[in-house]
Amino acid sequence: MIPGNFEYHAARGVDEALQLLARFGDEGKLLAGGHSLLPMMKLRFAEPAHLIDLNPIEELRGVREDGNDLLIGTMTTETALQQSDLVQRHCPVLQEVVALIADPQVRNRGTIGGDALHGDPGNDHPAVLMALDARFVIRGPNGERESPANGFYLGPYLTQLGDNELATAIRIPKCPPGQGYAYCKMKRKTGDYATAAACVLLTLADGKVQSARITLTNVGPTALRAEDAEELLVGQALDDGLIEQAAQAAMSVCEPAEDLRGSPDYKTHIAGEMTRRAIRLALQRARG
Ligand SMILES: Cc1cc2nc3c(=O)[nH]c(=O)nc-3n(C[C@H](O)[C@H](O)[C@H](O)COP(=O)(O)OP(=O)(O)OC[C@H]3O[C@@H](n4cnc5c(N)ncnc54)[C@H](O)[C@@H]3O)c2cc1C
Repeated sequence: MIPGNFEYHAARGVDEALQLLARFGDEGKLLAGGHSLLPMMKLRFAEPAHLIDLNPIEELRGVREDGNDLLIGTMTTETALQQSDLVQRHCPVLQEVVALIADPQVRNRGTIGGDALHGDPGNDHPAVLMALDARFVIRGPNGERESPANGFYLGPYLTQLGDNELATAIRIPKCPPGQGYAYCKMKRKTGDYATAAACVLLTLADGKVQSARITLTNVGPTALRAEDAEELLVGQALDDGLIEQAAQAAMSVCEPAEDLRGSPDYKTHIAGEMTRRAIRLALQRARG
């Protein structure tokens, strides 16, 4: 459980971090909170020769408003998100998910960027950012670009982020007033990753569902969006039968792998139950 040898580089700005990435190529790795990267290095699943620490770069931290969006620096810790009035006001589902991630020690160091960019299908932020229509603000040798969270995840630990790029911020449209939200997560114990989890966002008009988003954590090679389940709900007044149909549709997109958390059948079953619970809770909140 001891990592291989590496050289440590404290980046003083985004430009310097990009220069170091370009210089070290495959041998360089960005360091955020270290709570995913360092365990992988201890297990020798990752053996970077150079660690480029983003912690000194203050401009990568914090939450601010930018028109109709929240702009969250990638180095913002989970604890800072929990304590942010802006997040509470404009994106409460983010605080719901953060409270279910790991434990206070991990949340004090772990960052939203590290969690969302790692590409671990067990991490909780990707599904929520997909439901929120978030976009990653990415800097690289060719300047700045934005990449939507939907479509960003290609496979386990594989994303649309290029080797010489880093993400500076996450842009999240402010949630509309009255939007119902829920993140329901089943875990074996506090501090564990999800056996399965579901994020639901919905708005109502005249008692019927106007818009719906349903995404799932840890039941596939990436976070998953259950579009058929969403379509079933839109334009309808929700009842138990419809909620059951949506849960079944969400289960049909699951393709979990067997591991210590259970068999594929069990995890799929749990994803269905998390979807039912999240729809009911989001509906209750949307009704006010
Ligand atoms: C005991 C334990 C329990 C946990 N439980 C959960 C859980 O229930 N749910 C959950 O979601 N997570 C969980 N985690 C993971 C935790 O949330 C990590 O902190 C998180 O996955 C990574 O964030 P980090 O800031 O520590 O990133 P790091 O570990 O430093 O980096 C992770 C990866 O992201 C890359 N990266 C980081 N920042 C950038 C950037 N700005 N641009 C480009 N690439 C970047 C790094 O190069 C690295 O590849 C747990 C971790 C531990 C140790």
